[in-house]
Amino acid sequence: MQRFNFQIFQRFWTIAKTYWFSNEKWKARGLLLLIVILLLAYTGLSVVLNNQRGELISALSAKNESRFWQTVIIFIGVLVIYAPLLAGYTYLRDRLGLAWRRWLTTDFVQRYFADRAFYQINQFRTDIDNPDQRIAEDVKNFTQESLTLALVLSDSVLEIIAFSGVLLGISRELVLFLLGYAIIGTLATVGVFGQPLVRLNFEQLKREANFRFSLVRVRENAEAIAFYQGEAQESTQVNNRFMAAFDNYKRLLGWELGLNGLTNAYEFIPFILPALVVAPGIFSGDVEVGKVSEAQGAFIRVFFSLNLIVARFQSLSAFGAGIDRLYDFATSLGHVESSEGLADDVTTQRQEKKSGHPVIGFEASSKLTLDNVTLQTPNYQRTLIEALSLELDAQSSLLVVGPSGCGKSSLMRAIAGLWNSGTGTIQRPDLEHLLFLPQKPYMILGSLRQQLLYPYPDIEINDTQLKAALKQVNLPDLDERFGGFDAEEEWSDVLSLGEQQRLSFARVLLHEPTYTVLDEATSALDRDNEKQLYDHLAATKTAYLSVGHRKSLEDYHSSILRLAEDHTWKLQPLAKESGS
Ligand SMILES: Nc1ncnc2c1ncn2[C@@H]1O[C@H](COP(=O)(O)OP(=O)(O)OP(=O)(O)O)[C@@H](O)[C@H]1O
Repeated sequence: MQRFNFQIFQRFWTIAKTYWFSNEKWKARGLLLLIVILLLAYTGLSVVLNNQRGELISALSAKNESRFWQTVIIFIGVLVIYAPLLAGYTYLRDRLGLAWRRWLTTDFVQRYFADRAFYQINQFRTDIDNPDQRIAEDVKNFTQESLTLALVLSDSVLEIIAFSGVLLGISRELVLFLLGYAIIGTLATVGVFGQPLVRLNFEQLKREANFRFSLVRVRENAEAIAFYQGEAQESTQVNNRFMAAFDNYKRLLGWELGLNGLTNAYEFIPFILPALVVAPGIFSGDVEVGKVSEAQGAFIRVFFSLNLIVARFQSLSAFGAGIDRLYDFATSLGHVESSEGLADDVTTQRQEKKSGHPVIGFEASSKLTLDNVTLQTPNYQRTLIEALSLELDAQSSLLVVGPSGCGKSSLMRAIAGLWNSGTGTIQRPDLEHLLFLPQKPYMILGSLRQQLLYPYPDIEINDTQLKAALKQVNLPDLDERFGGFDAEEEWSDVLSLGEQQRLSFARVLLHEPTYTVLDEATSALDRDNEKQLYDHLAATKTAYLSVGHRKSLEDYHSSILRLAEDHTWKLQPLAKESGS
């Protein structure tokens, strides 16, 4: 990580080629070709402009009026084409950058949500910090900077070719001197500043993202923090994270100061050298005065083109750091094959093949069955449940109880396929036939209708059915309270925890999945509400499995699984009272 060497080009290309060889490749390449043509025209015109500038001065010093006006007319003519050409070039470059960003962002988002990679990364991959920033910021910088740099580089090569010709016509020594000077300058800059600047820029991106994230956390947990009066601690946290970014930036500025000192001294030379070389010719009357201006113009162009790496070193090193972040992220998502032979992919299916640890097997079946399942924590450090076997028939119900921390929620995670450390086999229908209500109710951003239909927004359910479901969960006028099913609110803020649990419950009643898994899904409700919900649930076709501590829950289930701290378990039938 954080190197500035050949590897960075390899990493750059690994990410870049996904777009340039994608289904959009012809559009992208066509646009690039157009941009390069504009660039060629622009460079050609620059040569003419530079030449005419010299002509103008020579005409003036020779007091040749007709030559002067002729030059002015050519000058204006060239400018008329030059200005829109340059604007068009910038516009197309940015459009291409935007198209590339759209493609790459869509691709990253799709992979982030495929195979539940977002869960794996956020839970288990501490080295991939702030994936949100990588998708939002790093992709943007990558696409914009790649194009800008590639075109600046092409522009430089063209300018070197075009203006070296001009310069060679004036003085060969100037060209040779320039070449040597630029090579030494570039090597010195990369050698001294490369490593530290990439490292500091990498660190800066991470610290800025950490700082922003600490503020987002406050926004999301505003009420809890306000109740705890945790302002002092929170503001210290936020400040600390800001100071971490600040300190790093200060170090970065220190290195930049050194870099700028070097480049400024280094870039001073083109302003004086051409005059020194051309002056004897002017004194002897062999060369016109305008040649000094022309030589200087050409010299500066060639010099800054050769000097590209030195002059843009700060942005290049920031770009290099961004490439590293994106590359690590892309390999962890299986977006690109790691060119360094690292087995990095987070998705479970691919993980199994790589790690030597045993994993719980999954088989498709119409019935939920656990066969000899031993469940461990993801890092295999602790065994939670040992050799569990059970079957849950259609329309039956199971309550899972046990002391806090014994692994009840983890068992649900295993059924969902989120955790797979352990042995044994789980047979179950496809995940679309199971609905999980997690311990913390989850409210999506959007309308009340979207809230109720989550996570299958496309199913055919009319407002009357929605209304009926609200009634069943004892929220009969929720839609009226907020102005209909299309009202959008910050639902997790405006609804009480119990209301959120009831709303989540309505999802089950609307979707009627084959199996429902409820993890303390009614913990915030009073007994009457709880009974009402379970009665409605029992009346549906769905088989359900609940986790909960309350004794009253036993009334609504046909069997009970008791988990114990010593990893043992006991399965017993219950005399179900309600809903039957
Ligand atoms: N990502 C993780 N890595 C390692 N251990 C974990 C992880 N998440 C949870 N655990 C541990 O696994 C154990 C079981 O957790 P689980 O959430 O299943 O408990 P639970 O029985 O549902 O408890 P509660 O009744 O308090 O909700 C706990 O000791 C917990 O600390």
